[in-house]
Amino acid sequence: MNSLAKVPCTIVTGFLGAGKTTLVRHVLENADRRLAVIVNEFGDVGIDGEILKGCGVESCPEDAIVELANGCLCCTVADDFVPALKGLLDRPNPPEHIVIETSGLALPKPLVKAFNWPEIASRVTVDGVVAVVDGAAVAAGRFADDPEAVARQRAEDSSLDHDNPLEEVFEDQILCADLILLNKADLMTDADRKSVVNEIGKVLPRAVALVETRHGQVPVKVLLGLGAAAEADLAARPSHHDLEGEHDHEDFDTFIVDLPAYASPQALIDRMVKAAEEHDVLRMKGFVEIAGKPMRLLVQGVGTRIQHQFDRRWPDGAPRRGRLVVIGQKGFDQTGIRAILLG
Ligand SMILES: Nc1nc2c(ncn2[C@@H]2O[C@H](COP(=O)(O)OP(=O)(O)OP(=O)(O)O)[C@@H](O)[C@H]2O)c(=O)[nH]1
Repeated sequence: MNSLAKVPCTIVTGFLGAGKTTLVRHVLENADRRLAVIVNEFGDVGIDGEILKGCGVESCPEDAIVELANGCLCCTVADDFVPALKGLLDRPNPPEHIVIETSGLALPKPLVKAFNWPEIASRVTVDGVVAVVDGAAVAAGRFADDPEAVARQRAEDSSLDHDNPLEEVFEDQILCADLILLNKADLMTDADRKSVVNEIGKVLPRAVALVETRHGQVPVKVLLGLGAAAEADLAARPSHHDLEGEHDHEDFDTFIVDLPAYASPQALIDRMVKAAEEHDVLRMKGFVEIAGKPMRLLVQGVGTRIQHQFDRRWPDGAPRRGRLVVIGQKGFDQTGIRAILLG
């Protein structure tokens, strides 16, 4: 590559649990160039970074993954993101392509804007913004406002677009995209598919390529090399937050539960399902000890759908610390959720 050429960066956006980490892992496993990943998450526990480091792919050394667990990328651009990017570019053997996985609650546009900062503007470009959509969740109406509630609210205050912060984040992510991955295709019926494509079409003011995926399985050459230079094309990417400036995630809450060892994976999963059924939980993920097992159990929930797998041995000599990050709508009942998980 020409040493003066800008390093292309792909921003992966998408709501909590849409499949971003799954996609990034797939890219790491199949990349044909030297990649680095910057990963950021809401919840400050570094689960996604751990999952990616656990991929064990030879072409993916652990130092290719940089974790920014300090809040949300879109709000901490100057303090965290720009220095992290410079750190990667200044390495003796810098990456040929950088993938940035944003937190599920982040808005991509402030991050795209950051590429115009003088410190990095001549060195990097946004090759493309890829929005991962949880097709099953959209089909189930999780991001849709209740039309009657919106009508009532509009009658009271015409400046309000939505009463649903989920929808706002979701739409901002779609509006910024160069490529949309309609993920979790395995969980969608044909009717779901039609309604989701229609839903996305209503939001988007311009034509954007849409590809259906299962577990983020898309050829890497489709994903990398879009050549969008999105930082020079901000006007085409409207945001609900263009007028308000920063958003501060005040619509969402997160907390961490320290978990004891459980007798079996099912013992924990039953509790997680109950917590998700009874409370406004959007996402749960963490590592847990199962009695008598040398490996840690990775558990992840999107709503009531919980997946688990033994992913790695616990580190030697360190305490086996089971922890679960729980993310939900503002004001959800943390005490109630803890009681279910620990009861
Ligand atoms: N059935 C199904 N499950 C999927 C698919 N893609 C991802 N998942 C599962 O969905 C859950 C969330 O996937 P992640 O890749 O962690 O999602 P994410 O967008 O990185 O989540 P956050 O970082 O928490 O926002 C995991 O349990 C995945 O295994 C898919 O295509 N089909």
